[in-house]
Amino acid sequence: MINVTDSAGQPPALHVAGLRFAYPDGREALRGVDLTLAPGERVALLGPNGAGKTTLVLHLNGILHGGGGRVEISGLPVIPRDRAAIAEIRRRVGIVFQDPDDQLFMPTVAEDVAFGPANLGLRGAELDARVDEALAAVGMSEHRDQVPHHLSFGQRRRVAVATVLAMRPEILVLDEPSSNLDPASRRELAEILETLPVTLLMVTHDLPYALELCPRSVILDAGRIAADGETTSLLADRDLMRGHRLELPFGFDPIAAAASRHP
Ligand SMILES: Nc1ncnc2c1ncn2[C@@H]1O[C@H](COP(=O)(O)OP(=O)(O)OP(=O)(O)O)[C@@H](O)[C@H]1O
Repeated sequence: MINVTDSAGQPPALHVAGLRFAYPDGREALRGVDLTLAPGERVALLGPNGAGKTTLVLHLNGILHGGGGRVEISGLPVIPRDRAAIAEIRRRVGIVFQDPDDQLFMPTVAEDVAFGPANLGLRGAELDARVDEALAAVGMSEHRDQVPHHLSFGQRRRVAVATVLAMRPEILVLDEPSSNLDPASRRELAEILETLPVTLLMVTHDLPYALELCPRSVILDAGRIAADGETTSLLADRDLMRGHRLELPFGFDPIAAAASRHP
């Protein structure tokens, strides 16, 4: 046990220490990553293609492991050989993958959202309440009996978020949540994500979206944390951004955008 706590004695929502990982072909994807998230924080994980972002995310619930270092979720170590611990970790860490169709496979929206909690043993009214709560959180209650694949892409992404929320995770990890969304769907999803009572880690190449949602950002490059700080300051540092192949949209001014959001 690492025993990292805040002043109130509460463990961090996420604590990663010295995490290393190489794929079987020998490619080193993580070279000693340290990252701590406080409960309720919203943090963007930025970095160029191939930086190791997905590899890091796949360590948070034990899908990848074995390279060295430690991961703890609210003080509980992620130990892949301990099946009971991994079941609890997978309940605590909900990952929404980039393609919603990877997470939707049941005949109706409600059945997709019920799938996870039903696997936890929930039944009847308790299960229905979970489904209602998760669909309401993403504004999709009226679509509960629809076939997921008849929904728009933006609606399918929201249902994918609901399938994870139905597990009442402590940490919600989102891989490129704004990709392929039109401006209205993008804004609606941001409004939903902002109100969720979870710790949020968002992997994104959409820097304005990171600024909109996440007060803090972390830049991962070549398997190492290259910067960790206030999103506005990181995005405003042109040399830092250029040095890690991160590009703001033409004419986008992070300081002005942050000021207009929080005047
Ligand atoms: N299954 C795999 N086998 C071998 N190497 C891999 C595998 N998956 C990823 N890698 C390599 O590990 C490194 C990190 O990849 P990863 O997918 O974690 O990066 P990423 O930051 O998520 O990139 P992107 O922004 O493109 O999604 C890259 O060099 C990649 O080529």
